[in-house]
Amino acid sequence: MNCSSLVRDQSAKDAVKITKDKNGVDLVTLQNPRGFTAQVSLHGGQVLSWKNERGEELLFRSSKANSKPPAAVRAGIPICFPQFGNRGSLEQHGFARNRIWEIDYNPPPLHRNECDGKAFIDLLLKPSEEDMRIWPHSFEFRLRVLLTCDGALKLISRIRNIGCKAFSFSIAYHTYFLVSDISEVRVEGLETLDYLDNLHHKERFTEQGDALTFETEVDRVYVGSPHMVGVFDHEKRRTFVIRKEGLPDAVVWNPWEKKARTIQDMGDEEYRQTICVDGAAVEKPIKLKPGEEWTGRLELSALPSL
Ligand SMILES: O=P(O)(O)OC[C@H]1O[C@@H](O)[C@H](O)[C@@H](O)[C@@H]1O
Repeated sequence: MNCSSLVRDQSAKDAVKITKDKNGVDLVTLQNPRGFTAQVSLHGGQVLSWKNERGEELLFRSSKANSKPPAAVRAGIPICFPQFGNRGSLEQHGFARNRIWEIDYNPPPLHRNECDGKAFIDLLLKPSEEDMRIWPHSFEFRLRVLLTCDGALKLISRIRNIGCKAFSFSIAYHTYFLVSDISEVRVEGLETLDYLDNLHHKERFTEQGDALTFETEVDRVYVGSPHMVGVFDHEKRRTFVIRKEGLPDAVVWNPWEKKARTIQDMGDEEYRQTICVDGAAVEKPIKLKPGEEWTGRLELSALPSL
């Protein structure tokens, strides 16, 4: 199969279906031969859903999520780009999650064979004139979303500087995992690392002790984190494995009770059902000279745990 384009044979049509959501925005449904599915909206280039072969949802969606553009949807995997949080002059988490992306029917080939079946879609974001006024940099952001044969969800981002001056950006895959109850969750792989605490003026601390567990609001950027991080959900007996490349940091966020009440598009108790663990590049923004391209990969698997 030719990886560089969306092949329109019958099996590819079964693996990739494009419909419209209630706001008239294209919604892409991917399905692998084992029955795993993923839904990707062109609004934000955002993965909204990822289900296993039993049809169980693996990503959180707020019951109050507002899917009307341009608001970002509180669900799945919004992409924070070119800014993370309020670390810059742009709107919170940058504009990419608020824009309508397009389907890229003829992307340049990826260096590695990154098809692994036919359940994938290539999206593209280019800055509008309005974007250029607030962030004057010419770029192409290509995103491949792929469901592997064994049901892992891969997001491969390629960001190219097509302008004539260098620019820097931050990026985070703001992944809302669906969990049984936050008090049952443990995150492993970040022990002993330094983190920047957004709740303490981004001050630097060092993680002590064992795996992370949760009993209050957490909003941290773990710097220089390993390629693999695990999110263990004891009650569901499920482990999410996050593998990342080109994304040195890991953001961990849960608003907890008090903050959740101030978030309009989140139910008061819904903080219990989610934990955000993002593969990210935040502490040291990525610099691209004219003509340069950056690639970042995130792979999520959901495994049964003992
Ligand atoms: O409500 P938003 O804009 O989607 O952001 C949610 C949270 O995203 C996290 O990644 C940030 O660290 C938090 O500070 C922020 O509150």
